Amino acid sequence: MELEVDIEKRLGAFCCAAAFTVHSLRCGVFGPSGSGKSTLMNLLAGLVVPDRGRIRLAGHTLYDAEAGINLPPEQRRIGVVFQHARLFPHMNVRRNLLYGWRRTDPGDRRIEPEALIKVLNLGHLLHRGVTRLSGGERQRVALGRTVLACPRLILMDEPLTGLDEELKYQIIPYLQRVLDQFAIPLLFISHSLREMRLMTDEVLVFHDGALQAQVSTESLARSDMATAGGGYVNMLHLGPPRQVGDLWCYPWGETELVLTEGGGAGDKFFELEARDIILLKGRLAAISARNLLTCRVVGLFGVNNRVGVELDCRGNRLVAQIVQESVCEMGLAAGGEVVAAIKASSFRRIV
Ligand SMILES: Nc1ncnc2c1ncn2[C@@H]1O[C@H](COP(=O)(O)OP(=O)(O)OP(=O)(O)O)[C@@H](O)[C@H]1O
Repeated sequence: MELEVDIEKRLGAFCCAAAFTVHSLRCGVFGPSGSGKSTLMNLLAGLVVPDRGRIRLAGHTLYDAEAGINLPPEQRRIGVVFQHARLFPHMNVRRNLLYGWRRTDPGDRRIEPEALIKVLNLGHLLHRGVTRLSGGERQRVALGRTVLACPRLILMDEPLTGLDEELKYQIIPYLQRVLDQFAIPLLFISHSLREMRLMTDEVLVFHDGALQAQVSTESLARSDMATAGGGYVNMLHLGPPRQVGDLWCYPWGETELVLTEGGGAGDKFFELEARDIILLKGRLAAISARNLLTCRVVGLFGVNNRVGVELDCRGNRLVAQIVQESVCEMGLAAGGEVVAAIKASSFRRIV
């Protein structure tokens, strides 16, 4: 996306001021409650008028105080997905989905309804009334309706908050597939670091109405985990596994990971705590850990009084967390080679 923002808005005692440019396709807006995330979204969507500044999206000026430009929400081509799916109750799934598409200029219709319906797995529900859908199905319809209006940008304001944990992580793969397949830029608001890591590459960090930092999601995760008690957590996106006895082998770049958890169709997301990775130099005669990965040390960084060791495992990244004493004893430094030993049971499935 190409989103250029330089705006200011005062709401009572609160002032939201932000100047930034976003190039990445998936950007997050992160910050504590009351930091101005929703205000920013309302300003971008045209629901609240800034006091000054300008907003440009994909080369189009949406707002420019000096030039007297202020496009109304319906002309901004920004789709908004809210926390609760706001569907038209008197229309069935198909009519809800096609609502925005029918109102979109035929020249701007980049997405075929049939392709999207397939990605969202809604084909069997098209004729059903939306009052007879589950929470997850309603969210998929709401997402589909927004996408079919072919927006230049989708804003999601805490779209997963309020869903139970299981439902939340069922929806994430659909969101990712839709955004990837149709290359739609996303601005994703959340105060969950885990959701940020699943959904974004870059993050705008807000505090007290002001933009505090614009950083990669990975560096946000590292700085957050450096101060939190638990330490660094690796997040792995793994493809369909094959079963070998009681264990499951997942392709992982040029190699495989062996896990105790498996089954079911589709891709899965797992968390692996960095402190559960043991680093070795040289081979042992035997070890119970099922994963022995030869890695190159990319770098070292501080995590909560421990050392994060960033590893390159044949093109895949992992972070192990060890104590400083081990770093010295093993002579760990960037460029060195180590073996990472991981138990098959150390991976925790989240999606
Ligand atoms: N119309 C308004 N008039 C006065 N103050 C407002 C108005 N709208 C929002 N605020 C204040 O602006 C601040 C930012 O609110 P906003 O909803 O943008 O925060 P947020 O980061 O989205 O919070 P949350 O994570 O809780 O949704 C809050 O202190 C809020 O009370």
